[in-house]
Amino acid sequence: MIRADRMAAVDANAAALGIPRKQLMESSGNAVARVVRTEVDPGSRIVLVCGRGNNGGDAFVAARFLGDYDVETAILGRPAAIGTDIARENWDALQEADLPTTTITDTIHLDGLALEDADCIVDAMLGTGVTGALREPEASAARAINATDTPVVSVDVPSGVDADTGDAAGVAVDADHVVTFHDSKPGLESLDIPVTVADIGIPEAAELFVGPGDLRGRGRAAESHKGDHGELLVIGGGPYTGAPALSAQAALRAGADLVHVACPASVAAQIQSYSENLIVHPFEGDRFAPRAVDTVVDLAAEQDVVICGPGLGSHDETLAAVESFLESYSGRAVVDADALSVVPRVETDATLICTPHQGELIKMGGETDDDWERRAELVAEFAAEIGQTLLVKGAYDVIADSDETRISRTGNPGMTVGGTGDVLAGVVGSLFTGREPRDAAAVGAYINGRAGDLAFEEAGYGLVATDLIERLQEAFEQ
Ligand SMILES: NC(=O)C1=CN([C@@H]2O[C@H](COP(=O)(O)OP(=O)(O)OC[C@H]3O[C@@H](n4cnc5c(N)ncnc54)[C@H](O)[C@@H]3O)[C@@H](O)[C@H]2O)[C@H](O)CC1
Ligand SMILES: [K+]
Repeated sequence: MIRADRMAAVDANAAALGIPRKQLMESSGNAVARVVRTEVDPGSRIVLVCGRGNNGGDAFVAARFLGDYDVETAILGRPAAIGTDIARENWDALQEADLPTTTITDTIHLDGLALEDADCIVDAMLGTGVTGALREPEASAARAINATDTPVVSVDVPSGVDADTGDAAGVAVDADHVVTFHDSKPGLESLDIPVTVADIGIPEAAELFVGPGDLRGRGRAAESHKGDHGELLVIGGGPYTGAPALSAQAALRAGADLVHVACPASVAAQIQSYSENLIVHPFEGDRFAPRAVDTVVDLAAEQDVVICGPGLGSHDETLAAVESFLESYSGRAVVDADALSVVPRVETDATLICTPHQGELIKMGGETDDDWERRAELVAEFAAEIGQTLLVKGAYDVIADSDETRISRTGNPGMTVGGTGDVLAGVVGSLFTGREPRDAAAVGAYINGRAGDLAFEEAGYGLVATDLIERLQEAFEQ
């Protein structure tokens, strides 16, 4: 089962793996033709009613695989309005091949298709690209199709139906059979008609490995204003001061609008000295301790996401403070470094992303393995056990929650230098302000690794954590 936005991401990941969309369309069209063959015999009259997007494109391909049928390919609207290059190329191929096509620019031309005399209709007007109720001429075409008792094969989803919900905002095609691609769609389950799920050659890697498709949805809304792209609080510092500053600066570079740092008064000036962009909130003492928890809980309540851990150290009273904080906090938090050991034993309503390296995973009570596939299984089991999202750093980063697992393959051995984990926590925290936990962790791992790869290109094994921060924006652009 796959939702439309995830399908689009997988589609883009497949392209990045070297399987271009046009190849996927060829496989989709072939699958449509195969289903038509199960419905009607060669020589039968098939009318393909096509839209101007890739759903129509699938049918332009199918027409080439039905040469032994009497096929008519009808496009609704002007071919010049075809919206994608791969659909247009397949339309053009039909013209070059002198295969019969018709252009329907007005609903009165629909009668000319004699749909009631066809032996099979292929509904390729709209698939996952539908927005709202069908407009003209698709609405009239849907009614004309429904008015016949000709068998209808719908491409990907009956036109007018929302692939995720199965609902239709307006008129929708009554399909007798749906051919959908790669995986079933949630909205198809509720329709009581046969659904063929066609494999179109998208490898599992396009879903398992984080890729460019996973970066979608990061666009900034034009009317956004300060604070729309996330406010975060880093709870860190004490024995160490670099770590919280790295996490905070990374969060800013990854797109957060405002980043606060709650830290012991003893290191506040030092942390502020790293960047004037950090809003530092000192609490008394030289380490995070239970007496500072109430102040920090109040600060955290005003933020979208908390990053708890960088540089806190592992003193007993600090871990007690972390435990007490998590017991009182019910928002979103990234937990990193020494604070991680608290997570398996704390009762919390917070939604956590834990970012251990493999040693910290063991300290948390988890298990690891050098073989990444075995490690992925172990991490998924532990994530389900603790009921939180895990991002376990390694040559292959493993991201898992109780539902799904992702692997990020970016990054390089130069990144074992100190501080890259703090940068990762900041990147994940920034993404967590606008994404679900697994997605924030997967994209964060991917981007951090890409920044590390860009840094490695220039500095080799001499790369340092701040090199990653400087390359985060470029890493998003890749
Ligand atoms: N994702 C994959 O792996 C593959 C998907 N394939 C096929 O591609 C379509 C999705 O194509 P897309 O171009 O994104 O959108 P559509 O063709 O579904 O529709 C866009 C088209 O429709 C117009 N439109 C939108 N809403 C309405 C409306 N309410 N009324 C009228 N017209 C509307 C819009 O203007 C565009 O022109 C997917 O379903 C698959 O069939 C690939 O071919 C194979 C791999
Ligand atoms: K369709």
